[in-house]
Amino acid sequence: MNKVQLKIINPAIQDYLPTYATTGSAGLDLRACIAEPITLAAGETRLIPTGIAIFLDNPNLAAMLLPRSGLGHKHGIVLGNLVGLIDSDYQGELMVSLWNRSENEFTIQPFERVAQMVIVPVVQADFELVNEFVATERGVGGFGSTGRE
Ligand SMILES: O=c1ccn([C@H]2C[C@H](O)[C@@H](COP(=O)(O)OP(=O)(O)OP(=O)(O)O)O2)c(=O)[nH]1
Repeated sequence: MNKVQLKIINPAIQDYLPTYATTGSAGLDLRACIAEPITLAAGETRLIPTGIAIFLDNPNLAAMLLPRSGLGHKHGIVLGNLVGLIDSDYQGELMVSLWNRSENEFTIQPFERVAQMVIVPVVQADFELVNEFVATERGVGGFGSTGRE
């Protein structure tokens, strides 16, 4: 288990700190730390505070904010940035960009679970500038170049 520091930014979130729901959970649900319901009009995007901050403190880790399947599939509530990427040196409040891509308004209730966060390993590459790459079987072929089968 990796240790990750968690800080409460808004005391209102005290009783709703993120935890893994099951031993096999990949993500932790993040909740809207809001005092009043927020209604997202069709097509609207709003930045929603979570009331917490994390400090990964390790360049080989990052956190990704992803939509929750239920909200996305049933209600069209996904993320305005599609995926939120949290840097290992970021110490500010985790913010969720919520996008209502549906044609109906949707109301977010205080402390509703609005997104999930996955901690992922990261490799920081040491880029070496070259003129030519060593040849490979694929070469520059992409975007279906190997056929459908
Ligand atoms: O959904 C998100 C995405 C980002 N962040 C925070 C953590 C991240 O480390 C920081 C910067 O994010 P990013 O690098 O994606 O933003 P940027 O638009 O490139 O701005 P910056 O110049 O601050 O890097 O904002 C969030 O709280 N939620």
